[in-house]
Amino acid sequence: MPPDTPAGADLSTLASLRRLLPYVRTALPRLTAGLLSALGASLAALAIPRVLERVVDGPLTGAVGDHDFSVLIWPVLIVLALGVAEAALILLRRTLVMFPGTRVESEMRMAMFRHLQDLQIAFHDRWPGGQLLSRIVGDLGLLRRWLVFGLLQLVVSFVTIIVGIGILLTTAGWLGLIYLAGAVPVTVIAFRFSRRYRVVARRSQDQLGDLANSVEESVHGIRVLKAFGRGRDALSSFTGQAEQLRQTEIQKATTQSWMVAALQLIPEATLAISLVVGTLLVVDEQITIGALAAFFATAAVITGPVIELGMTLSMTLHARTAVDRFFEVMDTPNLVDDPTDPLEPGTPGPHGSHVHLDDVEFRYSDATTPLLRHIDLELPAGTTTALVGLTGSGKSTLAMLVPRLYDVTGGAVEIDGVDVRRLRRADVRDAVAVAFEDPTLFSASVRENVLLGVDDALPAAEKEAILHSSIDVAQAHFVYDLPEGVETRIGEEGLSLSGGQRQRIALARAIAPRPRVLVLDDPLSALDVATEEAVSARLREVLTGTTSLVIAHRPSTVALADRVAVLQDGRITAVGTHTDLLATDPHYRYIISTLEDDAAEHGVGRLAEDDAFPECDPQDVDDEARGARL
Ligand SMILES: Nc1ncnc2c1ncn2[C@@H]1O[C@H](COP(=O)(O)OP(=O)(O)OP(=O)(O)O)[C@@H](O)[C@H]1O
Repeated sequence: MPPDTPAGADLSTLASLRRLLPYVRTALPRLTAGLLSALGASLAALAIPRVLERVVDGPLTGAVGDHDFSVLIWPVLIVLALGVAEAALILLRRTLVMFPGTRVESEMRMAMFRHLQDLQIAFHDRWPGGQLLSRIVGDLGLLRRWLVFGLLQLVVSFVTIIVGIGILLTTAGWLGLIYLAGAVPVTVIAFRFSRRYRVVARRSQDQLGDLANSVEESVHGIRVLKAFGRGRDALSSFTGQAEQLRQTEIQKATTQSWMVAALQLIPEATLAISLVVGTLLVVDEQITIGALAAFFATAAVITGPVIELGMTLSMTLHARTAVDRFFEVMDTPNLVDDPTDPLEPGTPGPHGSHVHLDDVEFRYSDATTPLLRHIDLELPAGTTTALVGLTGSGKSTLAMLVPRLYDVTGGAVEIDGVDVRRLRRADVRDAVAVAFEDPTLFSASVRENVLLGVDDALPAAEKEAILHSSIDVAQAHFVYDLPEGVETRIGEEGLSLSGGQRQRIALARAIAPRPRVLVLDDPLSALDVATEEAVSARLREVLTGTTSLVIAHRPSTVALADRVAVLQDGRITAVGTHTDLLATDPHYRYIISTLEDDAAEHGVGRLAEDDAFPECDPQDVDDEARGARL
């Protein structure tokens, strides 16, 4: 189920659907023209019984007596013309509404995708992918069908019924009243149906989203499921969800069939009563035979829309649910937005950008206590700082505060003296690049993946040079051996590549824009020692002038840094060189020993004794240690 309460739950169906107006506005002229065509077709259909009445009461009676059927030519031609007009108007309606419907759907889809891209990570933490997928694909498709068919059909049905009943009342008096009396139970049933149906429709759309989520999760985690032989469990949980959805669909169909049955039965029952009363009225000469024939012909025209009312009403309620589900996402405010009065980025010093975490506090929205408290951390310009801490201590969270993937809940993160919340997001993006341990690569060529953060406007030759030098630094030369070299499309999330290969492409992507600040969240964890050493050596060369924060899970990753910051119990408890901290900080010694045990267990990344850092006073880091030895 989606994590938030439905935004439109308190609105009436009309008020809910009215929220579509901004998206539908450009399509309104064609939709209105389509509606007018549909109304024209419906009025043409209603006019035919009027001609019939005149024919029966006038020329037909005379023609039968005189055996002169020529008088029928005109009425026949008129009926024919009305029939042709009705067919032409229906065709015109379809042509008119086809294109605006698809345009509205695609504009809404783009708006939602843009908003999803814009929304803070905290939103994506809470919302399952399948729910978003079902909204952006299923719900919007449903809305398009309603706009081009359901909405017009609903209006046309109402108008046809109202005009038709008006005609019945004027042509057949009492008979019209009998037909009108049938409208009372129809209205009551429709009202009760809509209340019940809306709840079930909402449930079914949400369950469909959950089902999409299960498919997404199990396809995404297919290797784990297969490796652990858990396919059956996944299947049984999926079957449970599918069964739940089936039950809801049955409930929906049952509710709908009762409604359709009632809508079918009531008008036909009133017609049966009307036949008896109508015959008596003709015998009594209160109405003519022509009026009785016209009554039944008109009632036949109205009965279609009355029966269809059930379908169009349920379609409308589905559309309303789709609108609510669309706006639940669109109404979610972007909490990591551009400031209203942005500041210009600060000026980097001669050695690069200086980052300062000033008394930072961070609490996840669903947590009761802050994960990080009173974090004071300087990342001197051009230096590399390794962040170490026990698992779950909040290293990744802290790293995500620098590129503003999350906003601090207290204190500030400053780049060159400016709070990142006062900068435009584009400026933060230009300044900071990130590589994660679990790299996401997109279904695109290696080139496109690596150049993702590089300014498109750069000359092609410059982009080419950046591409190859980034591949070189990240030791991702294997891409040249792929079937089409850097043009090779790598599969969804780079599944066709090994973990280490994906990490190297992600690292190349992070360094390609030559960011002033680089955040590396254990980006070399899947590499073997030799490759890690080669990558580290090349990184040392290019990282001069870049201020880096590296989260280290392996002792060898610590080797990348000028200095180390220790995160313990939500605070930075020590900052210094590896050697200093080993000598002075028991918690650091403990962390390193656990990392080394881990590394020994996996046979990778152990920090050799002589790999220890040179003596280095943290105060001197800015001047001395920058790029000196990593
Ligand atoms: N989106 C989230 N919402 C709520 N809590 C979260 C969220 N992400 C992480 N946490 C919690 O915050 C804590 C710190 O997580 P984080 O990933 O920052 O730790 P870490 O030090 O990087 O861990 P590791 O070394 O295992 O990668 C964990 O207890 C985790 O459960």
